[in-house]
Amino acid sequence: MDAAGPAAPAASRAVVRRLTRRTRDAEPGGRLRTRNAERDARAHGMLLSMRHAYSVDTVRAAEAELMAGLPEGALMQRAAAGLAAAVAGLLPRVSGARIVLLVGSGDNGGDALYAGARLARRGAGVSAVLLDPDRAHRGGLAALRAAGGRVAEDPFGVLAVADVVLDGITGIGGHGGLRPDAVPLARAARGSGAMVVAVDLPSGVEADTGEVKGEAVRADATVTFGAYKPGLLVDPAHQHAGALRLVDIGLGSRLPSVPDLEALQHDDVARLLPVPAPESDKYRRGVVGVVAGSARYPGAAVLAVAGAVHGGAGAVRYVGPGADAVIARFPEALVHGWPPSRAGRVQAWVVGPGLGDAPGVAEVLESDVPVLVDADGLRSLDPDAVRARSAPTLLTPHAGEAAALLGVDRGQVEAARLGSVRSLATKYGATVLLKGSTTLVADADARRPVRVNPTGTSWLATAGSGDVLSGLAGSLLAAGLEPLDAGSVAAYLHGLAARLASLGAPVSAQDVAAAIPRAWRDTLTP
Ligand SMILES: NC(=O)C1=CN([C@@H]2O[C@H](COP(=O)(O)OP(=O)(O)OC[C@H]3O[C@@H](n4cnc5c(N)ncnc54)[C@H](O)[C@@H]3O)[C@@H](O)[C@H]2O)[C@@H](O)CC1
Ligand SMILES: [K+]
Repeated sequence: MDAAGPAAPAASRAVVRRLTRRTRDAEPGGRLRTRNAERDARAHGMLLSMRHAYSVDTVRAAEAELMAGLPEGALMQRAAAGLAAAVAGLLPRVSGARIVLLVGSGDNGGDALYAGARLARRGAGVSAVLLDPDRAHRGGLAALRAAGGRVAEDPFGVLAVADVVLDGITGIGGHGGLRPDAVPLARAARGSGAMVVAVDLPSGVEADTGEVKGEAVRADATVTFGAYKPGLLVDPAHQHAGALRLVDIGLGSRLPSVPDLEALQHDDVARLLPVPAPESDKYRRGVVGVVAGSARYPGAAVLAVAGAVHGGAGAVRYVGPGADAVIARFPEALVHGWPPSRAGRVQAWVVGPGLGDAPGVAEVLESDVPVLVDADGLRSLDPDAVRARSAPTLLTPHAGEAAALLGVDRGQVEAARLGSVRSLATKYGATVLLKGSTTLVADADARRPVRVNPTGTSWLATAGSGDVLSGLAGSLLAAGLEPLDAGSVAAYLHGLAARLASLGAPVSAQDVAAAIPRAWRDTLTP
């Protein structure tokens, strides 16, 4: 269960909108930008390209290297200064604001204390709740006291009237969910109407994996230091983080060029989109073959073809029992009789949506072009058959299908999405796109960073949207994108299309397919 309880109160939501506006670039969920916002972002020098996340070990190693050349405590001061500035930016006035610090026994609590001291010097009333008074950061506590802050004698009393709560219980050193003494404090913070700002990470989440192994703070915003940690971008921990802001503490040059996790942004996607050259014809742009649909699920054929038609390939071939329905809706599709091998040349196959028990997977896997396997095609998929292929394979399971392929419960996949997608990619020697609230794409080569998609929307949880995604990703494969790019660009466009089509209201899979060109255009608009 979450310590967080219900959604943020309205007053707090309003303040968080302020942070979100300022940090739109830093917010994985915030990619739906107006052109003005984008211009503003550029004018302010914000990065619009790839967002990287690094594991705790990597961050600690970079910090150690950097710290070796700096006076003691310098990094913590940078972190605290950035944190205090972010909090000040959220408040209408710092002077007179009531700020409560939840302080654990490590340096995360130290960050909170030094930031609290900075805010106290600007006139805020700052109270520290010490979870372990004997182990609270000494220098931070002294700084807070010197600045006029105090240790709270009545923690629940100060929490009840707080404007902002800084969660400094644990950061990258925390494991295993909140300890029992922290749980009532986290609940009181959440229930108080105060805005909860997590220091580095929401306490209780696993920084490296995004797992939440017990209770965890549910923050309205997280101010993280030096680099994103994977857990901030991957569910379920991502859901606890709120709006994200990254504070630069000078780690950049010490971090390796290859991160553990990365999120494509507009500019990255724009660079990867297969825009035709003047000499392109439909064959050079790529032909995608779709083997989908059955007497029971004819709609899946139409939706997969819809995704493919809008996905940038030069032509779409359809093989299966849904030919009449496909042609009625998409006269531009080329329909063929069984088997797929007699359909004519394609540059990539999509197999599986709505296929039921019909054949098709084995035939398509024998081809020498990239193959995307989705939905029914994933049932009992043989790892050896996939591993033996001469061309790449992209698997696109949702959590239930991934669980069946891994032989575990669906809940286990949802709780450990990052580990699950990596395991599947290793097991099949294939690229795997794990659908869900934060879609992940893991390359067959485990050394490459996993990609997390920043454009999802809960409105995408609608029947048939996965069929559209598979057609779209297949089309990008046919156009020549490698599977990691095809999967992550497809997920990006698909999520953006859903947002553009939805604008906060329900959306059908057909609406999503129809909005793909708008998402494409939005991505390419400078
Ligand atoms: N290392 C550095 O150079 C920097 C570290 N910074 C801060 O330092 C943090 C890391 O500090 P630490 O390594 O001291 O670790 P943390 O402060 O994250 O947590 C470790 C402490 O929490 C306790 N703990 C572990 N799991 C717990 C749980 N589930 N519930 C309650 N307590 C738990 C441990 O016993 C330990 O005392 C970062 O997240 C960041 O906030 C920043 O100041 C920037 C510079
Ligand atoms: K924290």
